[in-house]
Amino acid sequence: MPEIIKTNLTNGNGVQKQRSTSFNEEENKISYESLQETSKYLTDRVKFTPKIGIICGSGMGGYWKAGSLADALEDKIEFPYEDIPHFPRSTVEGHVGKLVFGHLSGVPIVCMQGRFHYYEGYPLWKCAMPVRVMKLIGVDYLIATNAAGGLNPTYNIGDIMLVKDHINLMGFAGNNPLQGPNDDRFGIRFPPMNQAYDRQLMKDALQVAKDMGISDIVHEGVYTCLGGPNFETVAELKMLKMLGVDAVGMSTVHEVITARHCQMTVFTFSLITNCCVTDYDTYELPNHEEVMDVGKMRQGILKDFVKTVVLNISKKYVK
Ligand SMILES: O=P(O)(O)O[C@H]1O[C@H](CO)[C@@H](O)[C@H]1O
Ligand code: HPA
Repeated sequence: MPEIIKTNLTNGNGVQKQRSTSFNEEENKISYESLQETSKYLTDRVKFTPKIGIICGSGMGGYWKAGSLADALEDKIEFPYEDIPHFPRSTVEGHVGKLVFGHLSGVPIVCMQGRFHYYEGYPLWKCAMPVRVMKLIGVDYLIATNAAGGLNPTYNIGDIMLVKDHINLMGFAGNNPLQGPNDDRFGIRFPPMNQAYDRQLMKDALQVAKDMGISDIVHEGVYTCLGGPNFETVAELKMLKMLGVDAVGMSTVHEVITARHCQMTVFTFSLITNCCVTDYDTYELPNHEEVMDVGKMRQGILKDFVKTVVLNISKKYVK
């Protein structure tokens, strides 16, 4: 039996939260059957089947407030993560910690208000396990959003970067959500990743941006995920720039790998919440408050953008 320890965590505001973790997380890996229990708990309580799942990035999960995406959700059914069997807990400020089912412009969706990050102490497979739960519920299309630092010098704070590819740096170091025995019921042992981000959904989203008159703030770029929780050094950022990274964050890549493993179609975008500092004479310090403020500032545009992308997926692709 793995030894269980109690850990004190802070949510970024100095508020202490307690969570149990296991020393041997691999042994503790959640089985297909356990995830079926999780999905059954949810489907027993929700009378519609969402085909589209959304993961809200930092500061973007404030969608429950007036004028927000969650505000636009109808027939909402909310599940705090602590009530869902086998689900991890959110510990980061700006990540509410609820799974919300509802209709967006009449389209049934499920939305994660709060995701799990490696730096919270969860292994990558656990950070990404809600994606598998979504799959078991019936979700075929994943819209993963995140807050990220802009490395591309043409990006401004508040811009949107459609993710066309990623560099799995944590994977380079041997850390991957698919590590361990492969369960073929989810997907194959060696999934390809060269079509990770659906080209057609990206083209459609560019058209949505054009129709909304926001093409000037929308880009296509390459995202990378670092382990965090510290922001990057100048030397690290210079290296990432040389590698061809346009935006850097601490999430999403493991979710996308897990989603592609189980044949979900993926659309991802980053909200550029800060411009990465790549010289030693700039004294601005990146911080999580700014990240959340920009999320809030862009809430209205993101709501309209996501609503239209969802409607488009539903009309054009969902069977
Ligand atoms: O990727 P999301 O969850 O949007 O959050 C981003 O913002 C936080 C840093 O401010 C980090 O967690 C980073 O990954
Ligand atoms: N670096 C890493 N993660 C982030 C950043 C950043 O600059 N901004 C938001 N999330």
